[in-house]
Amino acid sequence: MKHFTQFESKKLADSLIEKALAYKSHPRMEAAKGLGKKIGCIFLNPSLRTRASTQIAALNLGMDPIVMNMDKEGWALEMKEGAIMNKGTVEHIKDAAGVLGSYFDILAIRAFPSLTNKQEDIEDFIFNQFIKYSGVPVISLESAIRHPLQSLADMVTIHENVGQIKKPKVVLTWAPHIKAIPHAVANSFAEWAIGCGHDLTITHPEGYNLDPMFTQGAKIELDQQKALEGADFVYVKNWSAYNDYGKIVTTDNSWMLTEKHFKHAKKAKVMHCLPVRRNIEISDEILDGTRSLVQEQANNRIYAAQSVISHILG
Ligand SMILES: NCCC[C@H](NC(=O)CCC(=O)O)C(=O)O
Ligand SMILES: NC(=O)OP(=O)(O)O
Repeated sequence: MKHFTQFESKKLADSLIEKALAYKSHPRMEAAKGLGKKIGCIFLNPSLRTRASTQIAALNLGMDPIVMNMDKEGWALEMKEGAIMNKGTVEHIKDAAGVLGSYFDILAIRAFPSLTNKQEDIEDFIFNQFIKYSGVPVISLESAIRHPLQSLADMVTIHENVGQIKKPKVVLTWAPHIKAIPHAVANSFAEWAIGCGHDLTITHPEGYNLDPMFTQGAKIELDQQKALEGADFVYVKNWSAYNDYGKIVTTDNSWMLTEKHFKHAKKAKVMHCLPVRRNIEISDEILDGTRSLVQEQANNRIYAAQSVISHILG
């Protein structure tokens, strides 16, 4: 693994999960591994968890993290090859990424989708420009189509909570939202849950199917109540339409997860990557109750990132 951008294999996922759990028990057990090395965390979009947990992970390994909020503090980047730069953009991605590559041993990038240019988003164009021009290992901090550090933390969280269940029933359910939201978290969760061998059901209202590239191997059930029957883990997430790209095609508030939804899944645990819109996506009673794993997931982000950085350090 040179870059960390997506699920690669069950073998690699298992070893990353195992290492994450080891770091969780002993966060400073390899406190000198990254001494003298620098990781640049480049944000083109807001973040709380990814921003903090990735820095803590690097510090636990002795690395120096430097965070740049390029969307707010950097020069406006030009992405188009051959552009005549006589408008708002100041610096070409190939110049900026080349410089960053010369400053850092590892780059970590957050670049959300436009949700308007489908082709560019599904090619993960901006994220891949950093890979192309920086020349150093790149870690995804959430790209247009994937959020692998989140998914790794989610797999760690399932591993810790699965108990004796051999093949847990995992349900990824769409939830309402007030605005158009990316597909990255849902795509990645599906990719990792299937890759790790879980029994995945995806449920969403008509019109919200995800890119089939990520859902092959999952059951698709448009009746949310049926999908939730017998669930061990319920992962809640909003996403905008993929076919009618980036649009909100319906807002059915009955999809908000409440205690009523668990009649036939009494023991199910609830997951969400955060930030969550309370009482829009999930009710307070669920988030503040014993089903919720959201704080554990967020905590595991540190050790997922530490495991990945450590793997790239070699
Ligand atoms: N990194 C975790 C999720 C980031 C993003 N959420 C958001 O944009 C929420 C925005 C809001 O609630 O206004 C998403 O779902 O992909
Ligand atoms: N879950 C997650 O990635 O959170 P942030 O967007 O706050 O980093």
